[in-house]
Amino acid sequence: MQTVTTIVNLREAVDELRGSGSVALVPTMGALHDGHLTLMREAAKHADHVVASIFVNPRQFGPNEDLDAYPRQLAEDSAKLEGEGVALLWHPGVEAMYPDGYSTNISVSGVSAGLCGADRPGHFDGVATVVCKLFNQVRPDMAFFGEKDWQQLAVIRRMARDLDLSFPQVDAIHGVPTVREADGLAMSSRNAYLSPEEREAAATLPRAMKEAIARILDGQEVTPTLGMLEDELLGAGFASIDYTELRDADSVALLDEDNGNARLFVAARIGKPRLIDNMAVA
Ligand SMILES: Nc1ncnc2c1ncn2[C@@H]1O[C@H](COP(=O)(O)OP(=O)(O)OP(=O)(O)O)[C@@H](O)[C@H]1O
Ligand SMILES: CC(C)(CO)[C@@H](O)C(=O)[O-]
Ligand code: BAL
Repeated sequence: MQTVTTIVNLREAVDELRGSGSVALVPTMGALHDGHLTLMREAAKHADHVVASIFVNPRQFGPNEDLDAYPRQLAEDSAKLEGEGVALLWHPGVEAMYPDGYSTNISVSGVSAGLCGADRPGHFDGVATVVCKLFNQVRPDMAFFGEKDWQQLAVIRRMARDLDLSFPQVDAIHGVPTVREADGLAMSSRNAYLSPEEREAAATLPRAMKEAIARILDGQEVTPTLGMLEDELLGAGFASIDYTELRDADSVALLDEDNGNARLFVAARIGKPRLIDNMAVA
């Protein structure tokens, strides 16, 4: 695997790959786990060459968030990517991504409102901006993102449509189902912040979400069911709930009852991290 840190070297390396087949991009912020590696494997099923990026993007972190503490472990990550047969790692520094005088922002309205957009003002502007740059830098044939960050995926798809970002196929932005630990907790780099007790309690999140979904499918009213879900999380040791909401899976618009295409979205804090999860109401 080749690692490049400048745009010039990236262009050269990608052009060479493109000469012998299709290219898939898998953007990440590093601290790679099996969720990320599943994205690499899915990408390899669809494309001849996989390009991964690792960039801890300052523009998507709020002023009181964990930008400085975010785990950075390039050597371990590189070994994992090598093991998956990734052809190229794009690992720019902040100055390569946002050189002096950088002034452009991409803001996607609608799907960015509510959920994580409400709790993390400016977060999705930062995500849309860096992903648009990554698309322009690598010019991949397709790209892969995790459904764990469902709203992020919706924002990226909206941006790609709105800005006519050219991909050879309309469905070139692939979503990959959430990869979970044995007890159901969605894998996330931030799970590393949990103490052993918090980690055990964190497994209540997917379990309680499944119970809430079963009640909704059983015909119970949504609002009291979500209230019970919140009580269960607080009872298990979660410190606070940012949201528990039912939304349309495609538009991410708020729903007050199951419409047949609903997803349950939850964000809650336990210990240092804020955990997110989402599941189909099906
Ligand atoms: N458990 C998972 N299953 C599937 N995809 C995932 C999972 N966790 C992360 N991803 C995807 O990997 C890509 C890179 O995510 P990122 O580097 O932010 O990892 P993360 O584990 O989500 O980290 P964080 O703790 O910051 O949320 C994103 O497309 C994200 O949706
Ligand atoms: C898509 C992404 C790599 C953009 O920085 C990030 O938001 C992430 O890791 O999900
Ligand atoms: N996985 C989404 C990146 C973030 O939380 O900033």
